[in-house]
Amino acid sequence: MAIVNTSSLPLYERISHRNPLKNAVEIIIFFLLLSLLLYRLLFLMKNHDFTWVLAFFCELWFTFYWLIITVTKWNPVEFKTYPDRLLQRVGEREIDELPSVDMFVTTADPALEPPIMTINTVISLLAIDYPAHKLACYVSDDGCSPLILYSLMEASKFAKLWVPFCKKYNVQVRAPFRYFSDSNCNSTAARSSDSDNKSGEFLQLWKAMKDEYEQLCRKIEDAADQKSSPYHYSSGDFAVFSNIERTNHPTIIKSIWENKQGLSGLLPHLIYISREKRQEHPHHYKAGAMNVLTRVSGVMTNAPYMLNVDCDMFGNNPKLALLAMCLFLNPNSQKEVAFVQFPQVFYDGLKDDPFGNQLVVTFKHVGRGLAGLQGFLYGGTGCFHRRTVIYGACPDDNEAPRTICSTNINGKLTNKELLQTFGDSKDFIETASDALNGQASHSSEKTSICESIEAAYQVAGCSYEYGSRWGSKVGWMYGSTTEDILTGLNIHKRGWRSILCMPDPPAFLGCAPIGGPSSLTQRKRWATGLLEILLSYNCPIFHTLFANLQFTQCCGYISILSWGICCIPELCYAALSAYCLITNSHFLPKLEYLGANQSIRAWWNNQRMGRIISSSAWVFGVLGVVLKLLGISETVFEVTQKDQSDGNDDNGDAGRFTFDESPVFVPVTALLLVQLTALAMGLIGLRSPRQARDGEGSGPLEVVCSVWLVLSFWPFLKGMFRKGKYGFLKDSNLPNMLKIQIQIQMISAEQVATVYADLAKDISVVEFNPYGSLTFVSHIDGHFIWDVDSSKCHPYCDCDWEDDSDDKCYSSRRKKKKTEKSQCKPQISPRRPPTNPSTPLPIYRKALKILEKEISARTAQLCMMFASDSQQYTVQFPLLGRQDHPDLITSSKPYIQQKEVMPNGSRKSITQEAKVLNWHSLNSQALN
Ligand SMILES: O=c1ccn([C@@H]2O[C@H](COP(=O)(O)OP(=O)(O)O[C@H]3O[C@H](CO)[C@@H](O)[C@H](O)[C@H]3O)[C@@H](O)[C@H]2O)c(=O)[nH]1
Ligand SMILES: [Mn+2]
Repeated sequence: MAIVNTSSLPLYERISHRNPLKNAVEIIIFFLLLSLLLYRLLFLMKNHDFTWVLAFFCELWFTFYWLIITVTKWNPVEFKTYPDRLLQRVGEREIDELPSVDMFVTTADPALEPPIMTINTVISLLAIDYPAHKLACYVSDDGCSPLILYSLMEASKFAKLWVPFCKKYNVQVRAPFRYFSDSNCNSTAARSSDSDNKSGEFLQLWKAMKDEYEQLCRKIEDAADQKSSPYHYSSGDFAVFSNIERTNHPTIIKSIWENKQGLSGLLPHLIYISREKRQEHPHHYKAGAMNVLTRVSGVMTNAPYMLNVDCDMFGNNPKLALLAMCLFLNPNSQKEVAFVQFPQVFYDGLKDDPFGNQLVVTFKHVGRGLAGLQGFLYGGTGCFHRRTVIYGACPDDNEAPRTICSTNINGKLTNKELLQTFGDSKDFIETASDALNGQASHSSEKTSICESIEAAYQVAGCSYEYGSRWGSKVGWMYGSTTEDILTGLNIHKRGWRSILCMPDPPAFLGCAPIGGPSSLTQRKRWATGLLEILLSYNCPIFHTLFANLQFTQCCGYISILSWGICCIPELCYAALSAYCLITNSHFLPKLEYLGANQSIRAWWNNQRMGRIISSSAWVFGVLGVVLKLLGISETVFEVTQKDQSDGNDDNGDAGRFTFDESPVFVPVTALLLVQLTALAMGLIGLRSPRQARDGEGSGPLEVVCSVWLVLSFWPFLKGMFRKGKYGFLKDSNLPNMLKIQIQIQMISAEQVATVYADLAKDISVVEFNPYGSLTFVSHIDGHFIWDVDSSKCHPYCDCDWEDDSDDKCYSSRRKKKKTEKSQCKPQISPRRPPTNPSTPLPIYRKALKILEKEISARTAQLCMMFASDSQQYTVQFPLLGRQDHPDLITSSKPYIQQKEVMPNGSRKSITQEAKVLNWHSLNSQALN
């Protein structure tokens, strides 16, 4: 084509998004997957466990599937187009050089596909930025609905106003329903009124257009209501619709508008087609409709390019045809590019894609990956095809005819061959061989639509395809409910390439099914259609072996064609975990820690220490060696301090992290502060502008890493608020943290007190001690200890439990009981001393029941907290005495007793008052 050579600038650029780092990671993942499979095999050699065999086959499939997708995505590519360069080349005078395009819209059911949607699609196509006399729009109506015809007739009247309006004001969204929808009108109005002098006139016209469109909608709504039908079957255009059934009717073709003068400023041709349908003839759904459209357009306008759009996708970017032409009209593309596919993008998509049908990521990653191979798959809508390719031509027909194509379809076919291939229409064969010879018409002036109507009726008949190669070698392929993939595969197998064009704004916008059922129905149809292809002689593997489908492209096809098959391994794998849980078996390897009879907590502690050690001790280790190598200092053997444990060190102190002034703690603390700062900055949005070279900011995974580190460094974080050896703060009275905790505990102690208020008659003293027991006194029965761990009650004894653990005290007390009775006597002699400590006295049984329920958890918490501190704190609660025993009331306020071990081994006791909310009122309540 002349225009191609006039300028040196390319019309499009192929941008590779290949990322070697990502590829390297994928290779690693591949080896990990292989090692998992190997692990299974090795296990299976020893043990022929059924679950493991099943798991092996499922994982084999997952690995295979992962592999073919990874191969497909290996080298992503994007195509950037320059429509302005194309327009520059074409220039005003040479505008006739642009090839003509036949646009097809399919609709099948006026109830499921509202006519207003179809006409919006049609109107948006009629209004694209392309010379109108190079366009023709064919609408196929498989529903054979007079309503669609009527709507189209009305739409064409509206379009005569709308198209000039759009072109004059360079409206961006040319589907009127979208343009006038609330979300759009303001912005478009504002954008178009940039030219101030025009704004008044624009607004006036805008209002007029809106009125017109609303009228159009109303007319169609009224027409849909059959009682007030505006068309009469008895006469005129609609007479043919009288007494017809949807599945049994002759062909109906109406030329709604013909651009007779062939002027670039008028509307493109608009033709309505409802192909013949008879019950005994298969109509092949959309593929059948597309083939009729191909033939009818062949005899009428025979444009070298064909655009096909579903009725639910409107043209959203007025430059869409120019974009496609950029890709077709490059010198290389002439030989290679069979079709240009625009991605399916959906308008008003629900937030966060609840039905997973917006396919954004699929198009971005798998789409670009395929684009780097033979090209993206044909998606059935939003696609420009070369007519010759649809007619079965091969990419190198011009140079070496009859080499690859099994069909051998090119301009050199004999008349007989043409008849056998394309069917029995002289007119069509003529136009087809014109097209194959590269003489497809460049404008519509040659033939008039009306003159070719008779031929059109012939090729739209339902028996026309018998004895021809429509659906098997030429046109849209039959035999799958996903005719688009099958047709595209048939094109790729001949060695053609295709291009995925992803402009901004998107070329087409469609509506995705909303709701579960329609979404799943669509997926079911796709899975069926794709599997039909995979399991037929059209399987891409054969095309790679015996035709020109590239191996990597074949992987891409298989990954999509086997969507349905994935259900088998997925269902099996989904059943495995449940099966194993129920039968108490396993199909996954035991985690190392659990395998070694260690707890999950042990795993966490070890991983946490791993992080801490590597950012503290190892840093200094490396530093020491570096200093030694540099000859600055010598390494020293630091003797590990032996922390003496008395064997029953059960008070929780053992697990606590202790600190000192050593610099070894500095790096972790610094790292922790940095992480905290980063997280805080992320939280309050104080981050710097995007840094990475690919222009992407930080994501949730970075946050996860930071949080993970903060959790690992948790002891340090706690240490920052603690005093003494458990923290970085200077030791003083009570640590703040502890104060807070005590207050919290006190509040729960109020509840204890409430319980006691009920029991006040019998029990007077409650005392928590740091070894996990609760002491209380009854003036009836004496002084008893309730042991939280064993939930048992036993008499309180005199022995010094502060020096020893409770258990030890208890056992030693029992021992002592036999030997030195005087060492272990109840503080207050009980009236009924329990003979067997495990059978509590009735009153304590009652108290215990309530206590266990009410406070066991809290008591445990309290004791744990205290026991985990080297210093001992004892919280004393005031005695809740009765009026008849006033001597038992020793204090009205709770206090904390802090016992500290002095360097010389002696103990110092500090007593502090504890603040308690409402303690007094509670106390007095209890007393009353
Ligand atoms: O007998 C039929 C059936 C359907 N159609 C048309 O085919 C198009 C697609 O049908 P739709 O129900 O919208 O299917 P989707 O699942 O949304 O379509 C996707 O998947 C199909 C293949 O399964 C492709 O053909 C479509 O282009 C692609 O958008 C619509 O315009 C229909 O009017 C017909 O013309 N005749
Ligand atoms: Mn659809």
